[in-house]
Amino acid sequence: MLYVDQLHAHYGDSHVLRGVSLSLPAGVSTGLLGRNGMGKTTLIRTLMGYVRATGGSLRWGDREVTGFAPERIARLGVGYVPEGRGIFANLSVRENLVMCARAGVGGEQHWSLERVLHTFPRLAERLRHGGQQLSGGEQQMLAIGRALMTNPRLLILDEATEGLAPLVVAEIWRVISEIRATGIGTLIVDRNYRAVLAHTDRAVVMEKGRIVMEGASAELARDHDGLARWLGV
Ligand SMILES: Nc1ncnc2c1ncn2[C@@H]1O[C@H](COP(=O)(O)OP(=O)(O)OP(=O)(O)O)[C@@H](O)[C@H]1O
Repeated sequence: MLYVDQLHAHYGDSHVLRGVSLSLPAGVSTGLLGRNGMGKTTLIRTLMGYVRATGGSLRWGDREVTGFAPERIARLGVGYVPEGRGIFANLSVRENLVMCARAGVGGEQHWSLERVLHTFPRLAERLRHGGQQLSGGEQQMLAIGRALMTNPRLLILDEATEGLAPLVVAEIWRVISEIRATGIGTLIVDRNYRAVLAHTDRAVVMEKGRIVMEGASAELARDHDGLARWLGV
């Protein structure tokens, strides 16, 4: 589905992505691990078109999509839940969900408002609440629900559990499992590497803008030396 070949990105003189190659095939769940500041969010923002690639290419199926603006990337069928959530605080839960609704690229309408509310019962209870009245966990659920309303083929989650209470974190992982089971491909960044490896098919580890480890998540979970070396765990 989305193929990244030798991607480079800079912030001014700072060379942050240094030749990242990554395949995100349809229906596959991929974990993206790495210590703070290694370039995970920058990789995601470059895939989404928010950061300009200074080298390398992006391909969606057979189509070259390097340099596409975020709106065009989203319309290919990529849902993005950014770090910090980014919901509309002045709109109600319902409005946040409905304003993003659209059929998938192939006309799929799997994720209706009803289905999203079924997946997130807490949102169903707070449909008329404003975004600013929600707890952190509810805001995160709303951000994920909103991305699902676009019927994506690939869903990118950046630090979806950050700062949330353990019960809410468990709820978010439950939903991630449910999304995975529907066959949507995912790219997941989370500080809890164990949870990432338990909820993904494959994973990659970034170090200073490069991928230094990759493989089946179950195998990476057993590679204690590699994890100690690259994640410091
Ligand atoms: N807007 C920016 N301008 C300049 N430098 C930036 C910017 N955003 C990130 N950086 C730098 O780029 C590098 C990679 O940051 P990035 O946020 O991609 O890492 P990360 O792996 O996602 O880390 P974290 O888990 O802390 O978010 C870091 O050195 C960071 O300081």
